Amino acid sequence: MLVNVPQDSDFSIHNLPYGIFSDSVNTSKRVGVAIGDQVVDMSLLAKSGLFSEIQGFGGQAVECFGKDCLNEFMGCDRRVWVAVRKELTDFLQNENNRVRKALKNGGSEVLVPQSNVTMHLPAKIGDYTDFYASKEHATNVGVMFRGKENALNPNWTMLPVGYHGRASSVVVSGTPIKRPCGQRVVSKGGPPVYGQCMKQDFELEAAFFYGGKENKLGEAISMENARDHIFGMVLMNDWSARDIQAYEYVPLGPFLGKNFGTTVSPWVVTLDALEPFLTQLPEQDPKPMQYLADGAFGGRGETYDINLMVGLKSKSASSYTTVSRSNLKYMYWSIKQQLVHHTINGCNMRPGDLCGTGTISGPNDNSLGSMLELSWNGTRNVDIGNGETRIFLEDYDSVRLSGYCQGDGYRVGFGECVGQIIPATPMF
Ligand SMILES: O=C(O)/C=C/C(=O)CC(=O)CC(=O)O
Ligand SMILES: [Ca+2]
Ligand SMILES: [Mg+2]
Repeated sequence: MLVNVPQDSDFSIHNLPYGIFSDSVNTSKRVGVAIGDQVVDMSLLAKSGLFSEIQGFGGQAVECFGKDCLNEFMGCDRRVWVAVRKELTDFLQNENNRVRKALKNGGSEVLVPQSNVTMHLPAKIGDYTDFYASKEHATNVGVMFRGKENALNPNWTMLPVGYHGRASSVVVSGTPIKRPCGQRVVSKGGPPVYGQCMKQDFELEAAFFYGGKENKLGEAISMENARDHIFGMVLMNDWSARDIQAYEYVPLGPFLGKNFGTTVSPWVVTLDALEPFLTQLPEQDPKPMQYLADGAFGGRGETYDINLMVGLKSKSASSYTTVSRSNLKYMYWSIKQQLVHHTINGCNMRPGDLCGTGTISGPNDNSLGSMLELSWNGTRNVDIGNGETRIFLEDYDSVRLSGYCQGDGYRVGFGECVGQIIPATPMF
């Protein structure tokens, strides 16, 4: 192996996630792949001719991996993603690889230490959608916002409920998030007043990037083809202002309580890397309509076994304290079902479009994906270590999402999705 990878590294040879990076020597943004504690500069590898023999891609590889976003590569056929992965794996593993042998320093010249790079948003996100696919989360929020009787709407088990989010405010891990201001009710039943959010929250989510050819406006994507149209996944924090959200959401759903910032992790883990971690979906009752039915796992449908963690750190703390452990496999609706449903009316998707899974809450008190649920809308304290507790986030609190699939002696991980809350700047 060109790079030594410890067993607990997120970035094993089985992973090879894509991102956009720059460094102090070469400040232009370009495509990289994470391996151990290094980044493979894909633009240099393309120039060395590693991908030149891939049919339908060789001619554009240099340009594609020199881009400041992954959209062009995401827009390639899945066949190309598989071929590139195969060439890269051979380059890293095989010291007799023709390109590696031709390089002066045995290939090490295409590596940049991760500690020296700046990561950027992986794609130019044209559109961003967020789903609401965890039954536990939807029930919990429903109980708190609408009462026990009306917690889950009847439509919830018939289709993956979602809303259109705001693409312009999706930012990469590490970007500070300013506490928003807006209208919220401070005394029950009273009028709304303007001011800074008093119920600042995070949401533990994963998200997928659309890939492959754009479906034409008016043409649905079938369950059979869904796999070929998901390039890969990231972790996502859908920062939420619960007081602003609770007042504004009737009847059209989330708006300013959500669109002030959404953080994604920089490394896009491909579905090919996640393949060994496929597992069956929880039972869906009632059976979904035919267009949403996924034949995998004897008709149960498929999802991925991805361990997820949320860490919190206050301004004075020196390390993160884990406040939640969840798993993508708890989600009721799969990402394939989300994509298929998104296009059933003919809505066209474009490479680089981002779809959040919705908050990933699990079945117990330690697997809840938001402060709203962990503190039960401010009625119980959450221990965040360092002798401190929280009900919602305070200024300078940092939130770190992390996640990985555990293989036999290796990991396929996502790295981190981090953000710190900075103080609001009220207008008056
Ligand atoms: O009104 C509600 O029930 C709540 C809506 C949301 O919080 C939307 C959302 O972000 C869904 C999710 O992340 O699961
Ligand atoms: Ca959300
Ligand atoms: Mg958001």
